[in-house]
Amino acid sequence: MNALLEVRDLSMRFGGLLAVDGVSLDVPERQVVSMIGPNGAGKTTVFNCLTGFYRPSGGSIRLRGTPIHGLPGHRIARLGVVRTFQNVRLFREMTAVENLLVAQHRHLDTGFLAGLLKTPAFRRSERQALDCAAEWLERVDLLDVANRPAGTLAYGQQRRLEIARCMVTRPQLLMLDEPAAGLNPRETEDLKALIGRLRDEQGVTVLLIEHDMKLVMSISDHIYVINQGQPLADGSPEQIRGHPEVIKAYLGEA
Ligand SMILES: Nc1ncnc2c1ncn2[C@@H]1O[C@H](COP(=O)(O)OP(=O)(O)OP(=O)(O)O)[C@@H](O)[C@H]1O
Repeated sequence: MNALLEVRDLSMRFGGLLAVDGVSLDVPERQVVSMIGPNGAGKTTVFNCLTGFYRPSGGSIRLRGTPIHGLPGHRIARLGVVRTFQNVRLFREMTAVENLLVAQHRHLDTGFLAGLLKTPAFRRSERQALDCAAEWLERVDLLDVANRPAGTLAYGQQRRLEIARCMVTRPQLLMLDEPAAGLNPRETEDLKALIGRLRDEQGVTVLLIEHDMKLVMSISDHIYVINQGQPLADGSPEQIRGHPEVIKAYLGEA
C-alpha cells in the first residue's frame, strides 16, 4: 500500500545553495516518522516545501497519491497537511479555547448571513466547534486553563495547545518542527506520551523534526537522516542508532 505522504527526489535551491538535494521520504499512515540531522541540514526547508511555503526546485510530493508539489500553502493546508513551528505561534492575547475555535473557523459549515442571523444551523455548528475544542483541551491536559490567555501559559502548555490547534482541523498529516525545543525533561515526557496517544488512539500520522535524540529514538517508527541537504540514512531507531555514518555526522556531535 502507498504511504500517506510520498516525497521523491526533492530539491530546493536558494541562489547558489542547494539546501535540499535528492531527499525522498515515505510517511505511512498511523506512524511517527522523524527527520533528524545537524543544524542547517535542510530539515525545516523540507517542511517548508511540503507545506507549500516554498515552491520546490525539483522532485515530487504526493499526498494519498495526489501530487501537491507547487500548490500554494492554503490549498495544501486544506488538504489536511498542518504544522507547528520551531517557535510557538499562538494568538497570545486569546484564551486557549478561543485559539481552538479560531482554528476551526473554516470548518463551520454556515455562511456569513447565517452567522448574522444566528440560525439554528449556525448555533449547532458553533456548539460542535466548542465541543471539539473542549475534547482536545482535555486530550492535551489543558481543560483547567481553557480560559487563560495563551500567552500566559507555561511553555510546555503552549506547545501542547499548538498541537491541539492543529488537531481540531482534523489533519491528514501532522508535522511537528522541534516540538521539544525549550521543554524541560518532564514536559518532554508529557509530549512523548501525547504523540504516542495521537498515533495509537487517534490514528494520527506524524512527521517530526527533532533534535532530542531520546525522544526521537523512543517514539519513531522510522527515521530519516539528512546531512548537508542530502539523505544520509534511514531505518528503524535501532538501525539508525548503530549506523556508523550517522554516528559520525550527527550523533557523535551530541
Ligand atoms: N529562505 C532561505 N534563503 C536562503 N537560504 C536558506 C533559506 N532557508 C534556509 N536556508 C539555508 O538552507 C540550509 C538549510 O536550512 P534549514 O533551516 O532547512 O536547516 P535545518 O536542518 O532545519 O536546521 P536546524 O536544525 O538548525 O533548524 C541552511 O544553510 C540555511 O541557511
